[in-house]
Amino acid sequence: MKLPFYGFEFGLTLRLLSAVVLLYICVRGARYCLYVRSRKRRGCEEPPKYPHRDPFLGLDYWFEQRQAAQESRWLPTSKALFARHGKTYEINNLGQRMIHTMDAQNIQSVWATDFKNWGLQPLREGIAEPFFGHGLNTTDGELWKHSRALVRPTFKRTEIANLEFLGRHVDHLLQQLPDDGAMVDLQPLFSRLILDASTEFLFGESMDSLLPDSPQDCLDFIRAFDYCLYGLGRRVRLGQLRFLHRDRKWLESIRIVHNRVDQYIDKAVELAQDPRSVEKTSDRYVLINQMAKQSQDKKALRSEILAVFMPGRDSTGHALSNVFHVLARRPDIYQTLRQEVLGCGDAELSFELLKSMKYLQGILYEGHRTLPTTAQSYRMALNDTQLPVGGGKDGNSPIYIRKGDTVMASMWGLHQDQEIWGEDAAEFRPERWEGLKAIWTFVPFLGGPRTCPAQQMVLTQEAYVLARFARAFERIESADPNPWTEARRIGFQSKYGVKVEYAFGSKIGN
Ligand code: HEM
Repeated sequence: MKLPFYGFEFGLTLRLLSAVVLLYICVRGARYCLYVRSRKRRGCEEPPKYPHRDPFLGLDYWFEQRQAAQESRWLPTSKALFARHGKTYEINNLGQRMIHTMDAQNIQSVWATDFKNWGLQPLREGIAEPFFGHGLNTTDGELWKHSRALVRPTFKRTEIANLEFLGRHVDHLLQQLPDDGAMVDLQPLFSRLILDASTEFLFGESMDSLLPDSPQDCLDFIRAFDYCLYGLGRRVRLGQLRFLHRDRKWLESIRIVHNRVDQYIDKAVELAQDPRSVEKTSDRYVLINQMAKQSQDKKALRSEILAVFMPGRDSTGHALSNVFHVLARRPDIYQTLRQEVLGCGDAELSFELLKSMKYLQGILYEGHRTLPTTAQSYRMALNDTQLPVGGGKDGNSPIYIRKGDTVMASMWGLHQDQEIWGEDAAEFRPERWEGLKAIWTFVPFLGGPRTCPAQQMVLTQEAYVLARFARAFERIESADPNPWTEARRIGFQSKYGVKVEYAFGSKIGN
């Protein structure tokens, strides 16, 4: 005889549920009307929309992207989507509006002219917090300004020009190569090179992972760090669904990395508290020591240092690997590079000399343009605002943006745009850079106030390594039939490594 009771409860639940659904529809409806009114008032038009099969969460798009990434075809898929829907189009990203754009005007607007209306904190803090905490790459506004001011002096011209320390690590790399020119994979070696150089640059102490007796805890650290990045990549892709990411190994890897970094921080704080430290640290700028002078909050220091170490550890190594992947398959380009470098005799490879090597610089730019380490970036609107173009039938009208909408800027799309780069946009052609100035059409480091602070350092280090190789090797040839295929972590690198054979010209040169 309890049925009526159950019946009463069921009826009430049903009515409550209907009320909630009705309220939801009303709120959505009112929001939409407001959106249309504001859009018209601003003279904005709608961008083309991705034709979702799932109109509520856009899960169809999400699964297609996941599959493309798993099958190493995320980059061509992204290019094909722009070709189909236009340079700017809208998707439903798990219930939220997201605009994809490869249009230089829109990218410049979000990253520079309309900078104050866009941020990354709401996008990153939940995803990256367990690893980074609150630092340079997870905050906006005043917190970000403070962090940026802390790292700025690290990338001063005088620091960048100091290539002597990089030279030592390149020596270590060259010593790892078999004397008979037998096949070797350069990709992990470049990764270690940059790890060794960046740990010296940031912590004042290199991990020396390229030395034969590199300690085991250093290798554990590299493995753990790489797993942290892998986990971060998964969380980025999961977006709102990141609560599904439950991985003990990831948490353990974070612990290993934090422990190691904390050891450097402890030393730096001790040094900062030592009144004689000025003499000890004056010979060169070490980021962690400088930061410890300004703050001794160890958790905050860890966040800041990881924010610089993460891109510092990985991206330049990827960029070098990508360029060498091409050079090993293009003897014509390698020989022209070698002529330019050998043409400078055995002069010291200084910042100025490297900058003056125009063909070499063209190779670096083509590397960043055609084989991206960073292909795209995201921002969320912090206020209602607009994008300058992409709306309406002809794509020339502005697009109205509501607070909370997200933009994905595709630097890869922009760098492959035939309207900008010509019909041979996909080709690796260093000569195209002769006399070319590409402002906001070539943005591997993006631009505006949050542009990559390490841009000059990256290009200088890459140039130095290229010149050292050109001096040392008469030829470098691919020992791998695979074309460049993307392997995606936070950035992109070659899935099959960079396996080469080579012939020493002379092993000397600096
Ligand atoms: C191939 C090498 C690199 C590329 C292509 C690259 C690219 C970028 C890009 C596109 C951004 C802007 C991201 C955004 O606005 O969403 C950025 C930011 C940043 N990069 Fe790099 N980067 C590279 C290497 C490095 C290195 C070696 C370091 C440090 C040693 C570094 C440190 C940073 C930092 C700290 C930021 C955040 C700046 C801020 O939010 O104010 N990057 N990088």
